[in-house]
Formats: sequence, C-alpha cells, structure tokens
Amino acid sequence: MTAIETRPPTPTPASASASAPGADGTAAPVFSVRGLWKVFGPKADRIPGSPAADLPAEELRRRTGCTAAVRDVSFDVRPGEVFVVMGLSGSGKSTLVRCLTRLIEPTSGTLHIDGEDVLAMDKARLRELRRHRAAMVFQHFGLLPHRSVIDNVAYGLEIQGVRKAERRAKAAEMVAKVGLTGLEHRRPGQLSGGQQQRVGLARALAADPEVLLFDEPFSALDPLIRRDMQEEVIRLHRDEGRTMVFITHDLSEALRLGDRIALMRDGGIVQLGTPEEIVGSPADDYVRDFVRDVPREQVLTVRNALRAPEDGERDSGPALAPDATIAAAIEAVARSGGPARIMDGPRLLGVVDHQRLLAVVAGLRVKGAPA
Ligand SMILES: Nc1ncnc2c1ncn2[C@@H]1O[C@H](COP(=O)(O)OP(=O)(O)OP(=O)(O)O)[C@@H](O)[C@H]1O
Repeated sequence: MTAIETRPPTPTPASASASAPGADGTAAPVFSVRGLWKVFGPKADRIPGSPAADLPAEELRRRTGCTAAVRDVSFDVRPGEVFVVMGLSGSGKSTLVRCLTRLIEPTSGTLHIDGEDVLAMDKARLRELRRHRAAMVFQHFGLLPHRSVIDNVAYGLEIQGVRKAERRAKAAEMVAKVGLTGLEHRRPGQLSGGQQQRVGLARALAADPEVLLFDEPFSALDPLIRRDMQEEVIRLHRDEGRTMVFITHDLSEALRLGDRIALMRDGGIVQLGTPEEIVGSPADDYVRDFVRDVPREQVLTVRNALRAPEDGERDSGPALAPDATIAAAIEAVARSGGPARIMDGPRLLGVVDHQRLLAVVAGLRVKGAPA
C-alpha cells in the first residue's frame, strides 16, 4: 500500500463570500442536488417513486430493462471545496457528474447552481453554464491534434468570442500556470500524456469557471505522472480556492485530494464525509471493506486519540495542531518519550500518548475521544 497523505481541510476562500450566506450563516452551496435520479431504458421516467425504484440493480434490469445509474442522490457542493465522487466502475460517478451540467439529462429530482434552477435553463443558458461556470476536464483531454499547445488552450476563449490578442495573453498565462512554458508551439502529439493533461487543464482554467469538473482525468497516466498531476491540482486549489468536483475510482487519490468524498454504489451515495470520517467511521460493511487497507495513521487525526491532561502534562511535551495525523503524533511521542499536547492556538485541547495512538491505528475505539 502506498503512502497516503490527506490535505488539511480547505478554509472557506474569500471568493466564497460572493455566494449569499444560507440560513445558518454558512456560505450557500455552489451545487445543490436533491433526490436526483438518472434512469436509462424504456419508460425510464416511471421508475423514480415507483415500487420498482427499490429493486436491486440486477432485478430492476431484468424486470423493466432499465438501469438506475443515479438513484435518489442528494448533496451540496460547498464553495471552495474539492468534492470527490468515488466508487467502483459502473457505480454511477460519470453519470452523476454529467447530470450537473445536463450533459446527461436527469430523469427526476432538483438541481441548482448558485440558487439557479439548472433544470429550467434554456439552451443558451446551459451553454453559458458549461463554458463559464462549470467547465469539465476529461480523461481523454479532447485536444485538437493540429493546433499548438497555446492554440488549444485559447480554443475555449475563441468559441467564447474573445479577441485574438486577449485570448493569446490569457492562454500564455494559463500555460505558465500549469508548468508548460517553453512548449507553447508543440502539437499535442509531441507531448507526453501528463503534458497533454496539463494542456486540458489549462484550457479549462482559461475560461475561469466557478467550478472545475474532473472526470477521472488522471486514470490513463502512469503512477508517477499521476502523482505529479495530483500535486498540480492541490497547488492550483491552494492558490485559487476554486471549487472542484473530482471523479475517481482510486481510493488513495480520493483521500489525497478530497475535502469531502461521496462514495457511490449502484447509483446511490453510501457515505458522504471527510476522508477522516470515511476511514474512521465507515457507514456500513461495504465502506468498511472499501477502506480496509488504508493506513489509518496517515488519514486519521489526533482528535481521535485525545485524553485529558494529567498533572505535569499541561506545560511539557511536544505540541501538535488538532489536524496533525496519528502518524505525525506517533513520531513526536516516540522522539520525546512522553505524551504530546494538542493545541488549538494557545488552547490545550488534550494530550495523546503512545497507548491511545496505537489503539487508534489498531481500529479500537478510544474512550473519551470523539467517535
Ligand atoms: N447511455 C447509457 N445507457 C444505458 N446504461 C448506461 C448508459 N450510460 C451508463 N449506463 C449504465 O449506468 C451505470 C453507471 O454508469 P457510469 O458510467 O455512470 O459509471 P461510472 O461509475 O462512471 O463507471 P466508470 O468508472 O467505469 O466510468 C452503469 O451500469 C452503466 O452501464
């Protein structure tokens, strides 16, 4: 099993303030999805809400000839987060994400972007949605083979009617942003897979969309280049705070990139949570099985191992932040020979010791720590 680091949670970016706050004071969601269904097959619209809707996938197919690719799914994508949609092949990831911009027409449910009803949009508004507000980065880049890198990046702006000088300048900026300076005049066929993916990314970024939708963008890349591209996405996200929806079937990619992960099975979401929630508190046996081989100490934080300090422990020992991983704490405790203090700024939240840290790694519930 390769090492997995998760990212610290994304702080709400400044751009999030552009969204109106919700009733509870949190920023309004970018996408808001409720009771969404996509059924393929004859008389598909009769399935949601009918008794057949509850049939297992195979039986539904046998009895009705229909496939419920997305089944009664509800979630919000929050401004500035990386929202990962994960699941095995055929679980409905691509269909779900394509429904967000109606590249696939949902069968029923509701769908809003920044409070606007996506299902009520006419063709022109939908075009605007896909070009300016929620741009898709595909696995097979969709590059034009006879155009140079710079022209491929500028292409999206060209179809938006942006003037040549302006689109060239913007494209050059994006080429630099994704680390392709010097390769502007090559054709896609003269680039490696990873470089081609960067061109695809630069093209999506050039349109400056509010949300980037990634459909398994890196699954064709070899592991090292894939790792590079994941770093690139993390860097871009850190620099810009842009909202991202990212499809993957790869658990370590999901854990590395996601602020929150929706785990899909047979068209439904079986669990939606942070990497720590999914690994630390799997919702059912399916999820438990899915995350069984994840090195828990690299995903779970010290919050899971906290206890109250005893006399003499308040002022000595190494200090760690509450989002430090169990792995980092084990190292700190091993080096110092005593418990580590968990500090939220100047406030002491508790301490973690050798025994409790190991108990968390072993998957035991630790008394007094949050579930
Ligand atoms: N156009 C279609 N017509 C009929 N069934 C479809 C269609 N598109 C997808 N499906 C079915 O819907 C289900 C979900 O497919 P989808 O492509 O969304 O899954 P996925 O999780 O993205 O899979 P992968 O990781 O292999 O791309 C599958 O059973 C698939 O066979």
